[in-house]
Amino acid sequence: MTAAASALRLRRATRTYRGGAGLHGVDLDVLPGEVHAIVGLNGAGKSTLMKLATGMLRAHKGTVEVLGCAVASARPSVWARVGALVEHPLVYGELTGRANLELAAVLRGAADVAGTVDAVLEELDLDRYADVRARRLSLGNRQRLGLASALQHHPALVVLDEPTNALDPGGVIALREALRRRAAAGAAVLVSSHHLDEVARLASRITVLAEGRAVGALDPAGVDLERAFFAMVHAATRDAA
Ligand SMILES: Nc1ncnc2c1ncn2[C@@H]1O[C@H](COP(=O)(O)OP(=O)(O)OP(=O)(O)O)[C@@H](O)[C@H]1O
Repeated sequence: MTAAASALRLRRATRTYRGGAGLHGVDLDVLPGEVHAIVGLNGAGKSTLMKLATGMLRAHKGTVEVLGCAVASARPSVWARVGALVEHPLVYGELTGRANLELAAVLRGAADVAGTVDAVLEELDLDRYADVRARRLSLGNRQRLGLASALQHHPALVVLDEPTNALDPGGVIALREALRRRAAAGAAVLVSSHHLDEVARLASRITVLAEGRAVGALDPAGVDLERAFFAMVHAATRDAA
């Protein structure tokens, strides 16, 4: 695998917090056309990895490259080709869902703002709420809005931290289909999740994180993923003790 092939590339990426927790020496690639899922228990380091991938945090050691550029020096034109939802959706509460999406589309230089927004509203089944102010939306619909903003410009790299958390089953299906379409069109998709079943349906590659380290891979088509997951996590925790 060449470096240029990865839309997201981490090498020995390390970010530690006071007390020593964080992410320790993680190597990771996300290739165009794949959905790569990160799974791990609470506190395993998933969000820290997502923040490194989106420039919200800087690595203390190692490297993080997005679309071939070091994260620290990536220009706005690079970030315009990334779509991310990490932590809270960046949504203006006083604006309607549609206005929020129009703003995001303009910032990313969309040629057809109205068409872009209409398409994603339909894709994520948000049409009914398009003209409601964002602060009045339910938690799940606000999350759909954040996802719509992350996906509407068909980014080359998608980074979503626990994207199904607040979604109802319809939202989970709509998101899964949207991500499959993006990957089929050549996007590189990174998602984190606690839900092994959901990840198995969506991902082409699954990396297990435990205590800030990448400790192995699960086969999305494998049987009894839960057992394999816990075996991997327990072995890593025992080895570290
Ligand atoms: N700002 C911080 N200061 C100190 N420690 C932190 C900070 N942020 C995260 N940590 C610690 O770093 C470790 C990894 O946290 P992180 O949020 O990346 O895990 P996670 O896998 O996303 O967890 P969850 O599934 O609960 O969201 C945890 O032990 C956490 O307590």
